[in-house]
Amino acid sequence: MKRSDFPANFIWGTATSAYQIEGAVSEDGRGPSIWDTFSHTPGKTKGGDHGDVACDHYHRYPEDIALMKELGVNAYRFSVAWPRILPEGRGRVNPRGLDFYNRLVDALLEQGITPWATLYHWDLPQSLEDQGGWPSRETAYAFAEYADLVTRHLGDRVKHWITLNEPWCSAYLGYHAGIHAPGQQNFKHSIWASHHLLLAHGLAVPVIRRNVTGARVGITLNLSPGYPASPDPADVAAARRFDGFQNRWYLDPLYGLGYPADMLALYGEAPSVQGDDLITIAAPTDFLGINYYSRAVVRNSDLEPYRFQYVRVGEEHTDMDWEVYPEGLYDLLIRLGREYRPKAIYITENGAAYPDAVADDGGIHDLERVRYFQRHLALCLEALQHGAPLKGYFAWSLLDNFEWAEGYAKRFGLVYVDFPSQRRRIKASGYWFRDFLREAVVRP
Ligand SMILES: N=[N+]=NCCCCNC(=O)[C@@H]1[C@H]2[C@H](O)[C@@H](O)[C@H](O)[C@@H](CO)[C@@H]12
Repeated sequence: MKRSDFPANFIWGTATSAYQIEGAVSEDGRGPSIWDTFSHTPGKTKGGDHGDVACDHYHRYPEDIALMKELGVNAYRFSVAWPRILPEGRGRVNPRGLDFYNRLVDALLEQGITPWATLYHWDLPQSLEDQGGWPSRETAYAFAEYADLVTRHLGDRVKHWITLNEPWCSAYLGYHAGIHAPGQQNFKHSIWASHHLLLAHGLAVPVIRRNVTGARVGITLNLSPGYPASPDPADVAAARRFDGFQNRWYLDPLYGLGYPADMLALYGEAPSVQGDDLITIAAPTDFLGINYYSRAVVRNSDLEPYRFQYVRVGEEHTDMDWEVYPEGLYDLLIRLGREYRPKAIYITENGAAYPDAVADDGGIHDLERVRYFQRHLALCLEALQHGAPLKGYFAWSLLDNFEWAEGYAKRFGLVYVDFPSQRRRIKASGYWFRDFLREAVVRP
């Protein structure tokens, strides 16, 4: 599998997010986010890690853009930190926050790298959480105001916009499982949060189109194909419930089908739908972003409210203990193409954590990660050849960074970061990606 097997206009990028790499959390007027609060709450993150400094990208972005250039990517997916732009979430604008993203975007364009901006990658301004957070409908309106402000300032240069990153994580991990910020464990709040996140997306789409000539707008979902642990009908039904919980709860409303009836019945909890919400949520988009990491294998369970249980399978797992299963990406792409028919699909994140270390020769020989990328890209190509509308791929991540509740212990980067010194070192996987991308360019 070579780069030249893919269409010549295929997008090749790397991805990051603001809270995971920027640091400078109290600099130039940035306000606190729920992840500042959560990561500084004892016991919430491994080793009490937080994003106060992270990769110091706020100051080192020129060096990081030079790394992207060296890797040969033609696009870069980053997120805008809402609390840098609107420190209280709404109202007072922080011009120095906007200035940072102006500098970042200008520096990317100068290097011929297309900026892809995610408006929300989990760093909700704390003051909005204090007023109810995503379980409150007001937060959806605040997001639309934020989207309006950012796209009015960057929309002349940034044409690719992702409204939300993984609303499932924000709603389920943040408000029901409680392992992500804000750390609530309230099923009803997680259902309301999921609705207001989707509503926020739907309200923002027309705003972005109004502000950005030639905008390409989409949303990024973390989707996992669910497989039954056995042919037992109870396990098959459990896999269908998992699919509703993880995938269809978001895909169906986004593609005009409303919330899945089987899940509404299972949950017995209706989202706080009002008026034309479902029409708003189904605003036509230009692409679907998919973050793919692994599949799920499940069996039946009486455990309420989801009534499935994960089953650990497979021979190969990453440092996150996620099964390496590239076939799941193929199955997902083919299904999405057939069942939801998005205009375009971009893999907005795919990658793996491994316990990287600097070898005696100074290199980082992350050959497992090289294999991970090779196998997943091969199946991307196969899905594309079988009709999936796949138009691009962003590797997660450019840099080792703050891996949420796992802190800095889990490394996903193509580039190794020695956090005490902030020294960057391209890993074997980064060099592999660079050579893969160079193939089509230097081809005689
Ligand atoms: N099996 N299993 N999975 C449990 C839940 C997986 C969902 N987590 C993600 O998709 C996050 C996504 C995020 O955008 C990024 O900010 C994170 O750094 C990466 C790596 O973690 C991924």
